Amino acid sequence: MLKQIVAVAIVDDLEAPGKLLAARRNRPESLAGLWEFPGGKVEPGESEIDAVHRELREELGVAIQLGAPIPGPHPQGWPLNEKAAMRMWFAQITAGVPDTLDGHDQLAWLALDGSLPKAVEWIPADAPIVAACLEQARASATK
Ligand SMILES: Nc1nc2c([nH]c(=O)n2[C@H]2C[C@H](O)[C@@H](COP(=O)(O)OP(=O)(O)OP(=O)(O)O)O2)c(=O)[nH]1
Repeated sequence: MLKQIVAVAIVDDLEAPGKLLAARRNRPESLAGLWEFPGGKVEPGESEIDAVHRELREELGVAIQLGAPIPGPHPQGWPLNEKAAMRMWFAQITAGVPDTLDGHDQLAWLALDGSLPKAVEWIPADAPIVAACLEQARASATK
């Protein structure tokens, strides 16, 4: 069992995604300055869905609505390292204005287009997830 992380690709509009909210980590030293999808660890006894809502409330001060999952290649989602895997969903903010309350020092709305992979310095493990977000957003736009 890998440690379960949950996170979201927050878009401006689940029906017509044009922008994605990325967050720059402020810790630990090894990851500080790199950009990621906001989220965090599932606590013992907590459901993944409860955890993702809690993390977004704690980290950015927002309430979210979850959209489609972004399935990864592993039963637990996207492998991050030898110890952890991350489950991902698209999401949209339903209340609050995102702020760097805990864990981040900068937020950015990035264009959800071919520029996304290089728009910021993503955590290296996130590269395939960034690509999947783009692909899934494009596919939903053509439906
Ligand atoms: N949230 C998030 N974590 C990621 C991403 N990519 C990636 O490798 N990780 C790693 C970094 C961390 O080792 C782990 C997530 O842990 P975390 O530190 O965000 O979790 P947390 O908020 O519960 O932790 P804490 O600092 O409050 O103890 O997953 C990503 O895109 N988003």
